Amino acid sequence: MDKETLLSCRDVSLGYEGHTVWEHLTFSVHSGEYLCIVGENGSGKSTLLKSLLGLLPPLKGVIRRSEAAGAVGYLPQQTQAQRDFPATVSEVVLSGFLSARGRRFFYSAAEKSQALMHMGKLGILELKDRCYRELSGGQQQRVLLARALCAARRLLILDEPVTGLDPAAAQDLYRTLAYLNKNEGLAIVMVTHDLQSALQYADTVLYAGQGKWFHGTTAEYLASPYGRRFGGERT
Ligand SMILES: Nc1ncnc2c1ncn2[C@@H]1O[C@H](COP(=O)(O)OP(=O)(O)OP(=O)(O)O)[C@@H](O)[C@H]1O
Repeated sequence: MDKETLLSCRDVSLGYEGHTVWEHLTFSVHSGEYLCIVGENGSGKSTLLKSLLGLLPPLKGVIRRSEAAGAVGYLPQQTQAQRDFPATVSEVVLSGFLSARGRRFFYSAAEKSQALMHMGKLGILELKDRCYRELSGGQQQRVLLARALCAARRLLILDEPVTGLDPAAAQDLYRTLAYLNKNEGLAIVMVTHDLQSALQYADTVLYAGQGKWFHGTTAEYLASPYGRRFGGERT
């Protein structure tokens, strides 16, 4: 498999005015990679995602997204207001093309057919005319994933995608992500508190501690002091 670098951080410091959260952070995400970002509450995972998405400039260093990466698909944590969004499933999924649509008034036929294809792939085609806010949490996450797929070329970024889902729905979502990663070659960067599943599916782990971090393969993480402590409940 082609292992192009899609995203890289080189000696990056991240944080807010007067408050550095990450220091000397260096890691890359390659095509087809599945990276999980794990760590305690307040350790900086969301800060990192904001910076990877270009919403928060680094305090120091450079974050590069390669041209090959193209547009990123993003599945954010949902707020209550977003759960109540009064739109149909099709409208929510198609909104993944908003930035590609630019000033065009309508979505193209190709965009509409791609949206249908993504809904089919995620098993939500029969929900396409339903109101988004009337769906279950698991169905809503699939809709948001289909929306992210409309935007994504080669990279999906997900912020705690299984929060609020029951164990069966969470496992379904993980299997779908694994399918997209292995069969469609999408690189995945996922923040999660669900360490068991992260370790089951991830190729690489980025651990955020208070002022410390570790990046390596899943096996390297498990053998590290961070992995032995943080993943202790598995053994
Ligand atoms: N907008 C902000 N301005 C200043 N400090 C912030 C801001 N957002 C977060 N922080 C601080 O940055 C640190 C990291 O927060 P962040 O939300 O990135 O952690 P997290 O690992 O995502 O936490 P959680 O697991 O609870 O979601 C915390 O000390 C937090 O208080």
